Amino acid sequence: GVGLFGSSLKEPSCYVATFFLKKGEIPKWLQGTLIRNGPGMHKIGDTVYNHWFDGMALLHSFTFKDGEIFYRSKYLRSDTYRSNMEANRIVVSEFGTMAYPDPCKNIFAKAFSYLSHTIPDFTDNCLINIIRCGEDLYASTETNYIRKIDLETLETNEKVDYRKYVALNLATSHPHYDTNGNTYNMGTSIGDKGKTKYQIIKIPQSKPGDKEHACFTNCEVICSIPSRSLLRPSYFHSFGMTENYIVFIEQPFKLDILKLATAYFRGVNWASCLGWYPNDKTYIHLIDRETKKILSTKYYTDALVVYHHVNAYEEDGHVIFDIVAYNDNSLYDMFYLKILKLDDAAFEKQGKTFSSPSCRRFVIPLQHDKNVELGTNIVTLENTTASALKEKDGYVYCKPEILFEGIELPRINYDYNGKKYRYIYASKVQWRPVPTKIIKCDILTKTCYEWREDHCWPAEPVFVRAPEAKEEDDGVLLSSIVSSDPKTSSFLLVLDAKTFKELGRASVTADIHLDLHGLFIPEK
Ligand SMILES: CC1=C(/C=C/C(C)=C/C=C/C(C)=C/C=O)C(C)(C)CCC1
Ligand SMILES: [Fe+2]
Repeated sequence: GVGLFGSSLKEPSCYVATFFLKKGEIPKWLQGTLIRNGPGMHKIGDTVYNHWFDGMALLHSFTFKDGEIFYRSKYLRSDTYRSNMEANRIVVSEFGTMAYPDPCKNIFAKAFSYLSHTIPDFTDNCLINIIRCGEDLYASTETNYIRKIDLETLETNEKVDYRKYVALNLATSHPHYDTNGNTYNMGTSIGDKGKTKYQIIKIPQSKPGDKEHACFTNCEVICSIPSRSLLRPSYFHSFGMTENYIVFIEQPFKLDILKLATAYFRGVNWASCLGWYPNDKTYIHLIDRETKKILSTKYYTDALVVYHHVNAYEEDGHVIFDIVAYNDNSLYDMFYLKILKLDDAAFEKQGKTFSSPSCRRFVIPLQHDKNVELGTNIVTLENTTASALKEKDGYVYCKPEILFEGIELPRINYDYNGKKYRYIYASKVQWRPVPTKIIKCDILTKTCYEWREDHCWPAEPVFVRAPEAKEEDDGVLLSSIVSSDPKTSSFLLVLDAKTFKELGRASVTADIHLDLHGLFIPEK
């Protein structure tokens, strides 16, 4: 079975299947492919990864064609995957597992292999998401590597190293897209010319006839934000983008570069290089996309940890952004396999508490009267309890409005990205990392629709707009559902995004793994 921990097949084969059981009606207009990514193999030979984010990337796709659905899955043939398979054990370090090459024969070889790891070369096991650059698709993680993939066959193509084109050692798996086909991403450049900075890049859409990788050679840094600290840049997993601004949250969850450089010989994993500083502030940076400058007002909030931005937009002189945030950094600890494997009783007993996510709205006033008294709330928007208190020396203390509790893996109708919007689609989580429900949250009425079924673990729901959509929620929501009951098979669920009623489902004979993120690519 694949399920949560993945299979331990030595050389898994490409799995192609048509669905064997269809129920209900899958709309005829739904033509295209939902392609998703996530960790699918946590054991290689006799070696086992420690953390769920370490698993070998397993791509899978659901193709909708004239009422038929085809399923396909294939491990990403990364360099990491190939090396591991050849050695029949884990030989490349991942987020939560440090791997050591063959025991060194002599002291010189040992010193040499240690040195070569001083500046770590990270993994190309791109397990987090699928990103689109023009017509091309890439599997992505958070290192400097992405891997081009083939939408139809799920085959793995060339490896792209961001460092060849721009100064970036890490980059997010959650880029943004504009309506002209450009892709925007953000990453961290470590110690380049003695400075550590966050960089926002624009990857222009490749044009027909362009040379290979033209979009990367034409890639441009649109803004560079100096890190507050040379050796401790903040960690971040995504960012927000409105029509005129980029929203970047510099949180007190930081990557320690010295720890990173020495992790290998200290025998600790990359994850242990992330530090949480609960007494520090969280800085909110707004970058003007036109002038490429950071706004000079020092917006900040209390210490928090955010992975996923939901959406951001402008309204009446304010930037509004919604994020899924935590009160501490415990989330990544929750995904150690030894924690995931605990049953409910054991989980409760193990003593460690995990912070639960909440969807928080921040409202940032772009301008305010210089004469306003210190301590005044300068948010002038109605219908929000989010506030922004003016303080001395150009500081503004922002307090969020809690929109919804216990949601993660948020998605929206992406046509509304950067615009005023109303609906969030997400997974509902309750003190265990495995989601049990899909939820639609209405920001306007503060009400929610939920879908759940016994023994069902739903993946991140993906919204697909209907062809003649008039309203934001005119479309369907797709989610692959992993069954935790061995007697029933996994299936793809199609919900009407407006009513949250089930339109149809299609069971697959293959084991489906619980994944992370994906994209719907409409048929051309
Ligand atoms: C390998 C590696 C990293 C990998 C991070 C990963 C794989 C994060 C996954 C996060 C997910 C899946 C979050 C979901 O909300 C770091 C720490 C960036 C830097 C050091 C090398
Ligand atoms: Fe993510």
